[in-house]
Amino acid sequence: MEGLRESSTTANAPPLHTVQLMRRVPFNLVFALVYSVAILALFYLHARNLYYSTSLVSVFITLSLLISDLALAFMWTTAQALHLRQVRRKQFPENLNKVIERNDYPSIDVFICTADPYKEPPVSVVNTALSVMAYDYPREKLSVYVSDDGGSALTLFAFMEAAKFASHWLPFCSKNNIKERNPKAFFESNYYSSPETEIIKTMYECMKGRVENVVERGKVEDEYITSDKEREVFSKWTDKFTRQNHPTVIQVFLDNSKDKDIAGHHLPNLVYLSREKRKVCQHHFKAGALNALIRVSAVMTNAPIILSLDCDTYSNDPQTPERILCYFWDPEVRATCGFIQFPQLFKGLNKTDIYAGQFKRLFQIHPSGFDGLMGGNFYGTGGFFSRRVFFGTPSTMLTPELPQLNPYYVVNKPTQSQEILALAHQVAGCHFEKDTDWGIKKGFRYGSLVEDTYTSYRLHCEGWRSVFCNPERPAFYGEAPISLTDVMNQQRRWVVGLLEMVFSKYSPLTFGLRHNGLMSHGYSQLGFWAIWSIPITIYAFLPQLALLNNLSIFPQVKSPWFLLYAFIFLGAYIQDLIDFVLANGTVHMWWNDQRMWNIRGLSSFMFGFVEFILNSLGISTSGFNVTSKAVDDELSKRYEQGLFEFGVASPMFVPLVMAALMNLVSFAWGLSEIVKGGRNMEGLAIQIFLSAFAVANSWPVYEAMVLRSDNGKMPAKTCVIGTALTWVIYVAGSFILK
Ligand SMILES: O=c1ccn([C@@H]2O[C@H](COP(=O)(O)OP(=O)(O)O[C@H]3O[C@H](CO)[C@@H](O)[C@H](O)[C@H]3O)[C@@H](O)[C@H]2O)c(=O)[nH]1
Ligand SMILES: [Mn+2]
Repeated sequence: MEGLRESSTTANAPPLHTVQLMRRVPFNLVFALVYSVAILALFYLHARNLYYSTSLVSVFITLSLLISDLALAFMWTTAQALHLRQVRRKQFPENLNKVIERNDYPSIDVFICTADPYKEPPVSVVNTALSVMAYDYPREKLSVYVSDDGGSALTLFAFMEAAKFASHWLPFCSKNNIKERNPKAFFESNYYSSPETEIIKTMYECMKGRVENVVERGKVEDEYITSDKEREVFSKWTDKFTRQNHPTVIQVFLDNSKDKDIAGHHLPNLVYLSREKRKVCQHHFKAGALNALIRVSAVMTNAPIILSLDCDTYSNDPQTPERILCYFWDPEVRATCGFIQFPQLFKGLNKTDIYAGQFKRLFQIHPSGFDGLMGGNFYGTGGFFSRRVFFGTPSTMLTPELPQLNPYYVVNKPTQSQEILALAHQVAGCHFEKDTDWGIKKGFRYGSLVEDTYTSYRLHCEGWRSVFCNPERPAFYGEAPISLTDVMNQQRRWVVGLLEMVFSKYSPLTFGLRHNGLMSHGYSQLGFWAIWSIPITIYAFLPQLALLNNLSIFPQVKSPWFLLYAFIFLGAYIQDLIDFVLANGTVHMWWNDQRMWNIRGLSSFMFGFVEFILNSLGISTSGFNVTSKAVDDELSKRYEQGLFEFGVASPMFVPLVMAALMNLVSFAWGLSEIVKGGRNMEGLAIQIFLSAFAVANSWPVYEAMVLRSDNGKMPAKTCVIGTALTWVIYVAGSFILK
């Protein structure tokens, strides 16, 4: 099969990796064919209804259903591209020693981004850093760069402490062959307790206490500073230093050429960077931070491999770098492989994952579909890049502004030499990118709030391939938001970013199609998430309003068209369920997942859609609103119990209240008609079913509106506004539909 290599490397060497088409692919194909016939039949029905429409009302209703079904059909079609060549990969790191000596391993630069010490507690960022610093990899080949867009002395202090703790933690991990190298995760696990472990634990607790204390007080008090050298580090935080306006701060906390751990082994480099920020300069959020990291790391270490991590994504497997070498060490793969992405997996989700925070389709199911085409896309964190990918297409390399930024340049001066530090400051400066093609053709691409998806899309268009690597032991774990407001704000940001991608001049519908048809379908499936809000909203209100006015808008139960509707609905839902369960999901999680799909459609997708339109008209602008990773005990408790967290009034809750009420009323009305033996029951069956389905989905909303008294209940204001608006559309609907 073209494009799919059965195995790798030279003929006699043992394989480093394999790839296989999944067994379900032929079934997917057959089902897709049958289903497309059903979709065509449905459009025939709509066209016929439109043609025979006799009144304005029926034209309006048919058109609404037609538009909804067009949106659904479009999303279904694009999704098929991701069902056609789903693959499963395996790696054999155990064969690595037959083709490469440990001494010859390539260097790796790890990037960790953080942006706000209050939303992203520095202790957690430190834990993430420690987990990768402790990789089973030659330490002198490992560098960890932390980018702090919050420009916070608190975060800097945390890393000063981390550097000291690392010299105990790293040898402890390797000596005891520990798998959980994030200290927090380790001490929360079922570890074997020994005097040594208890000492390390006390050290960890001490470090954590100091960092938390500093964060709580909001400043680094003198008592925490132990030397003049340390004091000097903080001297940059003058009164004029603010988050949006400050010079570059670069601090090398550990230097792998000099610093040793308590067992006398090398420690990896640990570098803190807060790039220059000026109000007059655009900083491009995370994409800008990553590009600054690419340049600063180039000047200091220039490793050919880069791992990009969010501050909450810690390593769960110390062997991960060796696993990716199975690809990067394969010459055939290396020539065109731009990056290797691991799935985003999360710790701390509740039992049934009420907010569908796993995003199984996005992070686990679809990537294997992309992977059979050109490769999984980048998800912002847990991606290993070849440095070369940021400098042009596989065949033509773009020359950087300075020779030292060239991905093949060999750094020949010590990291902390004057010259290197001066150059690092220069490339981290906010004017450096002016009149260059950083963000346009080089590095992470600007112009979309989902810099990850957008960048990988552009790289795939350039001809780079990638790999989706999904080993049995998860390589990384991250955190998902646990309050509904956070969930929705995150989703809204994503939708705005995705729309920025699909309406750019590089849209997958135009530019993308010319470069790679099937991949572009996949990217459109992702990029057009927002349009789901159209059918979801129409199906949440229109059939119900019609039902309340005794107006049948779907086929009668006895009509053959009824079967078509049943097939389309059940077919989509059952296929989705099967995909979900095959990806290690449970039925209950799946139910919550489809509920969240509806909730997002009614709310965050819709708000994102509107926000994007307002941005395009120049009425507003969107920023990268960082998701909070701080824990609130009360909130965590409610989340553990599986309760939805509404709490603070938000306009995004209003459509949920409206849909919940509208469907409750229409369902109740439908039931009472059934009891009374109404005449038109056969014609209204689908509408009554839809109402019942929405009522079942709205359970958490009713619960939050009437049954709960805790702080996470639905705010009274939202209930009142939602009820009033439901009443308004009911009256308006009755007026029109009568
Ligand atoms: O100006 C900024 C804003 C954010 N970040 C960092 O970006 C990361 C992701 O931010 P988060 O608030 O956690 O966003 P999520 O929506 O959870 O992140 C997902 O979506 C983002 C795109 O919207 C990707 O960048 C992320 O990698 C991906 O995990 C965090 O480490 C932040 O510190 C910055 O460095 N600078
Ligand atoms: Mn995140």
